[in-house]
Amino acid sequence: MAAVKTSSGAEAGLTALAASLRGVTKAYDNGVMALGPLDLAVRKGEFISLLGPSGCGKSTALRLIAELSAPSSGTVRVARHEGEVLPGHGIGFVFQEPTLMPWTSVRENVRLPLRLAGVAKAEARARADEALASVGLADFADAFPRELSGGMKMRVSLARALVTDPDILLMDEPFAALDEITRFRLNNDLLALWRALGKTVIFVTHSVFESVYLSQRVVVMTARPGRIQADIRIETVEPRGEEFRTSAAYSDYCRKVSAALAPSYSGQSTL
Ligand SMILES: Nc1ncnc2c1ncn2[C@@H]1O[C@H](COP(=O)(O)OP(=O)(O)OP(=O)(O)O)[C@@H](O)[C@H]1O
Repeated sequence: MAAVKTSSGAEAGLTALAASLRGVTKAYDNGVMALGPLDLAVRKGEFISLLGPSGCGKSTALRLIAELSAPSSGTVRVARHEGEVLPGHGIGFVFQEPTLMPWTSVRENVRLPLRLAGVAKAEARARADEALASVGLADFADAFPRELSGGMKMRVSLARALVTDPDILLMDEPFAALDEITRFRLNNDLLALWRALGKTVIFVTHSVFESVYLSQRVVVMTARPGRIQADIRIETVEPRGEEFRTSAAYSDYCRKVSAALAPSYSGQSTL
């Protein structure tokens, strides 16, 4: 029987936790055992990456946290902020594809979650503009998606996720389709936003280098059904920048994370 339980942080004993998964498994209707058992606790304000081989259940884990899907067993708890009533309200989701509506402006794309939540038009417009400014697109509110580069479209997608002021930002390989220079730039901008806004970020990536650069913790998952292979804390001077990316400490962490990932691709394939 599926068991999704959500409650206020205090009630759930999650004062310092943004999300916790205990003994969580997920089997899909077609019999695929995608995940678990998985135990994961994410502290408020933390930036963690989930890293693992294709098909190990990373997106499934995000969908469970976002309550878009229910676990087959175990419990998923997400701390709620005061006054929050709707499931998923405190969560922003950024997907690999920006999935923007091509027929309307950037501002209208960002305003969409507020429209769906019934926020008055003038307030929604002001909040959409504020979110666009936070991702460096203040001058593009009236542009159409076709006028933007891939990196700019991803910024719009990020603004749309931030516009509801969520506590937790779930990011599913958001920069995977971008060229490396754009990706580095967005990495830096995302870190600056994370520092400024204090959100909890759970970031899915296939890139060892990206996970180490961005995260306070890299959670390496096994091949399907995904479990935790290693939970590696990245300790370095903050704020991070190019100095970290080119440092010996960065290389050491990348080596450590790669070593933890090795069993998932050196064994028999489960794809
Ligand atoms: N709706 C679904 N119905 C059936 N099987 C599914 C469904 N969604 C995912 N799966 C299967 O569950 C497993 C885990 O999928 P998931 O997308 O969570 O993995 P992932 O680690 O995010 O993969 P990738 O890194 O390739 O995006 C895969 O074998 C996938 O085929």
